[in-house]
Formats: sequence, structure tokens, C-alpha cells
Amino acid sequence: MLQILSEHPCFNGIQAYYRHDSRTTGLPMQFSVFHPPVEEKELVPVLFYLAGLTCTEETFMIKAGAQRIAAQLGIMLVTCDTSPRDTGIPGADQDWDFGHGAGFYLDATEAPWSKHFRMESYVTDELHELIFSEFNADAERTGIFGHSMGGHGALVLALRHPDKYKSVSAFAPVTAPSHCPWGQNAFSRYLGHDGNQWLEHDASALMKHRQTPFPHGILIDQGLGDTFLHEQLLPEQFEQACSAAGQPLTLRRHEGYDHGYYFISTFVEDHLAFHHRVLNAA
Ligand SMILES: N[C@@H](CCC(=O)N[C@@H](CSC=O)C(=O)NCC(=O)O)C(=O)O
Repeated sequence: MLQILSEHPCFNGIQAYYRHDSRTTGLPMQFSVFHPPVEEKELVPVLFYLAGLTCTEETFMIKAGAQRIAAQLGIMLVTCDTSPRDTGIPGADQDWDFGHGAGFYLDATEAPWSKHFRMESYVTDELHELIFSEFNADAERTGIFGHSMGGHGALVLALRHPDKYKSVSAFAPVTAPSHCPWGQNAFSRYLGHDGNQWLEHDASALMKHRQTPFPHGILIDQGLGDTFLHEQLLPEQFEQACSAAGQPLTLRRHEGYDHGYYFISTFVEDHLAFHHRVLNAA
């Protein structure tokens, strides 16, 4: 059963927070929805946003300033938490880049993580179904975007579930997790040491084997003042993979911008406009 935690009028729509008992993670999960005003009258397109390390379902809604544009364009925004919480797993709160707040949007296969850390199934199945069964949302017009670890999640989930997402974009995504310390640490502990399993959750590796699944292109914004750029994010690897696969990609590099939400709030309008155009294309 869906519990409403709070509702806030916002740009003539409603910013709402919810909790439910998740069958997928086996624990209560919280998520957030911005309901645009037009949802009262008609089915609206939906954009799922996946946040980065240490974030929750609140972070984007509080910091990105996306609701004004979403209200104008008539887009529903959905954000979820970045992992299950209160799992009781020893060490799950120890690191900021692994465990609680760092689910990497995959289904862990390794104990003890595999019992609760099932964020890919949570986002693509359970939360997906919940949104379309509970709200006036159009499953035929659904996109996904995200930031950093959540940018990795958006790219990988879009590539692995092209039937569910018609548009995809990212801010400063982790694009080649098999080749960066955040990804290597998380994948070895969540997925074990079989490199083939890692490649199934690596956007640059997945892109090499896909044939232009997103004909309207992929949008990525990346700040050049981002301290994680060269060690963790590696956008050039995704750029090369898209080029080899014939996937149209707009990768915009912005002088001076860092990794934080001032960067995201600067370019979020462009992302919503991009998804609006793609989702409403014939
Ligand atoms: N260690 C720091 C920094 C954590 C951080 O920068 N998190 C980013 C995402 S990084 C990749 O996924 C973030 O979005 N933070 C939220 C914010 O409001 O900026 C820490 O623990 O804070």
C-alpha cells in the first residue's frame, strides 16, 4: 500500500513524497513525484531521475529547480532512493561510495548484498508499474536521466530496457564503471569477479553491442571543473563507444562547472526540453 508522506503545492502542481513496502528489496522504499498541473486532465509523459552517491529521493527535487519547467512542459518527474536502507548488513554504512546510498542501480548477485540490493528490478519493474498504476502517467512516453552514479544508472537501464525508456540523458555520468575505482569497488562486491557480468552493467561496453537503440540521440552534460572527471567519469569512453555503434550523442563539455547541483540546475531545463521533444516525437 502506498503511503503519502507529504504533499506540497509547487508551480500549480504537487510535489509529493511516498513510502511503500517493496517486494523487490524486501524493505520499505521512499520515492518522490512532481505532479504537473495538467496531470489532473490528461495522461502525462514521465521522466525517471536517478541520483548519485549519498543522495536520496529528495536531493534532485530540492536542489535541481526542475519543477517550474516540468510544470510548463507537463512532465511528471519521479525520483527514488539510491539504495535500500536499514538493511542491517554489517558495513553497509561504512563507505559513502558503497552500500547504503550507493546501490549502482543493479541487482546484486553476491551475498550479503543480493537479498536487498536489487535496484535495477526495483526501478524498472516495481516502481515503474506503481507509477503507471497509481498516477495519470503515459507508459508510452517515458524517459530516464540521472547524475553521476545515477547517470550510469540511466544510461545502463535505458540500454538494458529500451522497451521501457524512449529517451535518455545524463549529467556527469559514470560511463565506464568497469574502468574506474567507484565501479570496480562496487561491481566486485555486488557482482563478484566475473568480468562478463560487469560488462552487462557498463554503459560503454553495452553500447558497443547495441545498434542505435535511441534514434533521437542521447544528451550528456559534463563540467570540465569536475574533480571526478578523469578518474571516475571517463566520458570519452562512452563517446568512442557511441561513435563506433553509430549512436547519435550530444556530449557538451562546460568550462569551469563542477560535479554538484549548481551545475545540474544550470542545464536541467535543456534536459527536460530534450526529453519533451523526444517523448512527443511521432
Ligand atoms: N563524499 C562527499 C561527496 C558525495 C558526492 O559528491 N555525491 C554526489 C554524487 S557523486 C556520484 O554519484 C552528489 O550528488 N551529492 C549530493 C549533492 O547534494 O551534491 C559526501 O559524502 O558528501
